[in-house]
Amino acid sequence: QMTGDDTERIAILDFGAQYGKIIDRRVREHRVLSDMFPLQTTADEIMKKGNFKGIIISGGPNSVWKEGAPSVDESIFTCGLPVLGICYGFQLLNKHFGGTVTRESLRADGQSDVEIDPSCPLFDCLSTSEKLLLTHGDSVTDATVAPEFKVVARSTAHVAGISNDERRLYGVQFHPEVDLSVNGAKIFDNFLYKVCGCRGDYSMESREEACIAEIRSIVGPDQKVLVMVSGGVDSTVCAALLHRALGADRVTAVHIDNGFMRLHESDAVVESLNAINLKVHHFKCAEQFYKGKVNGRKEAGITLDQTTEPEMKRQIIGNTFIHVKDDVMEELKLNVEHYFLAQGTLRPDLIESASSLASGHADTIKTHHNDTALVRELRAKGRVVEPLRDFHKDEVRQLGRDLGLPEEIVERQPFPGPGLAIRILAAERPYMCDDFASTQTLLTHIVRLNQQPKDAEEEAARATLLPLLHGFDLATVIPPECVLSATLLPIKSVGVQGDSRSYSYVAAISTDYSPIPWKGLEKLAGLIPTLLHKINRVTFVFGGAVNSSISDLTTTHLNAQTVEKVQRADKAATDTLFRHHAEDAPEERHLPHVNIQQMPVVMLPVHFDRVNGEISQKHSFCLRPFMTSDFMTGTAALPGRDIPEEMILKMVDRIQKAVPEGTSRVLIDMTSKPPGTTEWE
Ligand SMILES: Nc1ncnc2c1ncn2[C@@H]1O[C@H](COP(=O)(O)OP(=O)(O)OP(=O)(O)O)[C@@H](O)[C@H]1O
Ligand SMILES: O=c1[nH]c(=O)c2[nH+]cn([C@@H]3O[C@H](COP(=O)(O)O)[C@@H](O)[C@H]3O)c2[nH]1
Ligand SMILES: NC(=O)CC[C@H](N)C(=O)O
Ligand SMILES: [Mg+2]
Repeated sequence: QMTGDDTERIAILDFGAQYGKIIDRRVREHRVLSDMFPLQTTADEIMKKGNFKGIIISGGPNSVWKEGAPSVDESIFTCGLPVLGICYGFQLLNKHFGGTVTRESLRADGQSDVEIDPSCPLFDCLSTSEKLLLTHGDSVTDATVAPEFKVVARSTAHVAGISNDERRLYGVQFHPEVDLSVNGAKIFDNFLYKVCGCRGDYSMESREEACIAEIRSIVGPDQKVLVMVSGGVDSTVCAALLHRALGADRVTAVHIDNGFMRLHESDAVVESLNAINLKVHHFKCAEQFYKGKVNGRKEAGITLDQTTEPEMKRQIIGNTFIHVKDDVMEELKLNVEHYFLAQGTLRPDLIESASSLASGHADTIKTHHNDTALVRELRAKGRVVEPLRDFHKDEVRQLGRDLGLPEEIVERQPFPGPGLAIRILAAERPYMCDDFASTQTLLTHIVRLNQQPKDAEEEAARATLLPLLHGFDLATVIPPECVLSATLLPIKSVGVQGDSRSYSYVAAISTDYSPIPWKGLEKLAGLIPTLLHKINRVTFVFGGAVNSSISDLTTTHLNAQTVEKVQRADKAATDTLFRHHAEDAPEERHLPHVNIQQMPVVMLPVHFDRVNGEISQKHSFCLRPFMTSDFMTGTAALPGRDIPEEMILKMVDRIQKAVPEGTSRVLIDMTSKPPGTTEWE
């Protein structure tokens, strides 16, 4: 990478952001080369390595006000190069120049309207209000901006941008690098060309050629690869690249049915890959996965079908993949010495798993099955080939098209390696901390803000909440006739907030009112996690108001019975999305596809509407129609706007029919990423 030539470059100081590698991608897309450096690198060290024109400081999971929080070397701010601090980087800049950063009662996670000052060179050609992504719990306010800095952007409650034009120092609280920041690319363009004075002399080499060259350089002429294929885009593109680089004779492809695939999925996958001349060996290993264990932890004796903890599930599944791979090699009589393991690992997999390949300081959001301890061991031995590890999903699809793969494979929706295992929330006991009751009470007050207060308690709650809403009136989006109920569910789901993992309560809103006020619910889904920091996901429950609270759960484990149940629900909903459902009329099948990038169907151990004393036995299912381009950020698809409401209602009905014996209610997830993630675990 470091060539010492005079190609202009941007240095990125990596503080462990989820989006650090997206910053690097955006800079390259603007024809400027970028290099990532560890956070404490000095200006001298950077400048010795090439013709650097500017420095970008990334976000990160830490808080600058905490003792021992990571910081930059002072020289970064005094060396004369322009600096753009993003999120944590902005907070560092503000603190360094004498401002302060504090934890405020309002956090922000999601796309927001940010008021900006277009006279700032960073914001040239933008409007005075832009939709940008915020995700932070620590904030700067007017009173805490560093002297000598001007406020150039504001979100509802906080300062969102500061500048010192003379020193060419800029800080933004939002993330211009992600898709949910609508004109974010323009901000990079301004920083690179208007602030740093770049010329744009870098051009992206053909990524296909680079991948092929890399594969050939790792896999010597007398060596071969075993490639793991799931039927998804990434592994199919990976296998196609390997064929091109090494020839079919040196590539053995294996598909593993881990017991958590969709209904009949594995057979369909193998058939479709054989149809494009990718010969695949098919292994059925469900039992081995159900009984898999995690190595080297205190819970070492616990099998997958006994665990309820998402990270444990992920570790066990990932490690079992590697054990199964060893068995497969024995069975196929492949000599381990001559074989490399190839996987379709992408950037987000490594970022979310906090792999050192992606960043040195990121928080583990979720360990992807292809980046567990055993995989890391193999990588350290140099035995793994992952040509797509610097790609995002949209880039893989493009490469797949360049390689001539059929559109139905290139456009296939992703399905996670651990599959339905992370869509069944296993449970033994309800999750109810000391804050459960108070969170439930506040939640109810929030969803009732469109009503007149009924008593002194509601009056008092309103008085505390209203100032935090900065003039927003819920009654403008939810009519006062519509009375909402809100139930705090005693379960946890994984989220990503301020670059950290969260694992918190889920809120469930319901009503007897019709029509369902979707836009208002979307607003509430954005609002609730900013006020109630222990809630990272907001859902709506179909079927009328939920009137009693949920204090116990349906005991649930990963096994053939639960998998079979979620398979039926998943098929009912997915077939409806793709208009393949047996009940769909022929004319409906020709309607255009709905633009949804993924729709997990999640099984919850929650049984609503029980009569007194009845034991909890049923499950509920949550639809998660999701819109994104690179899966690092995204939004929930809103019925009536992004997906036809009647299609969703059909899914609800069909799930109830597909699992008649065990469905309590069907829900829809209204949470964006952040604060939620696409999958629940
Ligand atoms: N059932 C499986 N059998 C064999 N390999 C698998 C299986 N599931 C996942 N893998 C391996 O793990 C990698 C990562 O999985 P991931 O789901 O991210 O990618 P994918 O399945 O290829 O594409 P997509 O994201 O579109 O589903 C795959 O590329 C593949 O190498
Ligand atoms: O191969 C995978 N192995 C995994 O362990 C895994 N976990 C999540 N995903 C998929 O990654 C994308 C982003 O997911 P999240 O928003 O839930 O983090 C979504 O497309 C998820 O389905 C996985 N894929
Ligand atoms: N994304 C970030 O950089 C977040 C910074 C800090 N952890 C916060 O929550 O404010
Ligand atoms: Mg997959």
